Amino acid sequence: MGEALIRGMLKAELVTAEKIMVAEPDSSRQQYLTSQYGIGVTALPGELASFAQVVILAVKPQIMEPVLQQYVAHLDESHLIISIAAGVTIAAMEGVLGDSARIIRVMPNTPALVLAGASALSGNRRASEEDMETAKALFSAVGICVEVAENLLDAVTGLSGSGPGYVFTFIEAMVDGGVLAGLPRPVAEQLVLQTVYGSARLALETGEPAAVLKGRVTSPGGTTITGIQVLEEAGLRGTVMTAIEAATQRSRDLGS
Ligand SMILES: NC(=O)C1=CN([C@@H]2O[C@H](COP(=O)(O)OP(=O)(O)OC[C@H]3O[C@@H](n4cnc5c(N)ncnc54)[C@H](OP(=O)(O)O)[C@@H]3O)[C@@H](O)[C@H]2O)C=CC1
Ligand SMILES: O=C(O)[C@@H]1CCC=N1
Repeated sequence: MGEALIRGMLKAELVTAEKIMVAEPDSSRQQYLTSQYGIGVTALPGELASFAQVVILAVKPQIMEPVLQQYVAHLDESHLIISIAAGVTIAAMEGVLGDSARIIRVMPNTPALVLAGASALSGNRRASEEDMETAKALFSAVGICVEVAENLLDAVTGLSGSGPGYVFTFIEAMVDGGVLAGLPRPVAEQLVLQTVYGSARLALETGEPAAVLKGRVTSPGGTTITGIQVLEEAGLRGTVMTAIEAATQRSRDLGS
């Protein structure tokens, strides 16, 4: 996800490559990042902290605490700390960095890579209005960005953070359905991707509720309502809701 943000921010021309430095312990990954993006790389927390005004933490939640311990001696109130880690609370980060740290949590998603991300953020009391605007500008450059209370970030993670995973699973299933109905897989893939993209655009650009837009597809006694009946009888809605609640709970568990 960290690399998606780098690519998105460069694509959005929000920052130039020389303004970005990545902390990457692996030398082969360092070479890749430098050659691919022309950005700075280092394995040294002190070098990164001296370079950066905004530090984006994008390691897995399971290792966030030891990674923060590597940086605690090098970070101070001059740094804005932004974490995209699922479940890792501001209090947990303040526990390592101290309660004078300026901390903002952001939950983005991978469509940030193509400047179509959905992010939500929440800051601690030390994060100034300017800090919040900085974080909003960073993540608005790669999609939409909304502010929520921190206790809602687990729900954001379960919904839109993980959401692309649900959508890609549905896309896979639709493509297989097209193949089952006799379409060549490449044709089915092309049709499904455009249908999902087009449907999302139709909803976004008309602002009409999904139920209304669905109503325009379901001809009486037609094919669509026949297919939807199968989905409803299989409990699609309840299953999707349960999946999002389970992912939300996993986010809470990662932070506990
Ligand atoms: N994937 C997604 O869709 C989203 C992920 N996130 C969050 O983003 C974070 C990263 O997730 P994801 O990208 O999936 O995980 P990845 O494992 O793909 O990325 C994490 C990266 O951090 C590197 N890393 C490990 N230790 C250090 C260190 N000490 N210093 C610098 N880099 C280090 C890892 O290197 P190595 O591989 O060598 O260990 C790896 O490249 C997580 O906190 C996740 O919750 C948030 C929103 C969406
Ligand atoms: O699956 C995960 O834990 C990460 C956080 C949200 C999306 N991917």
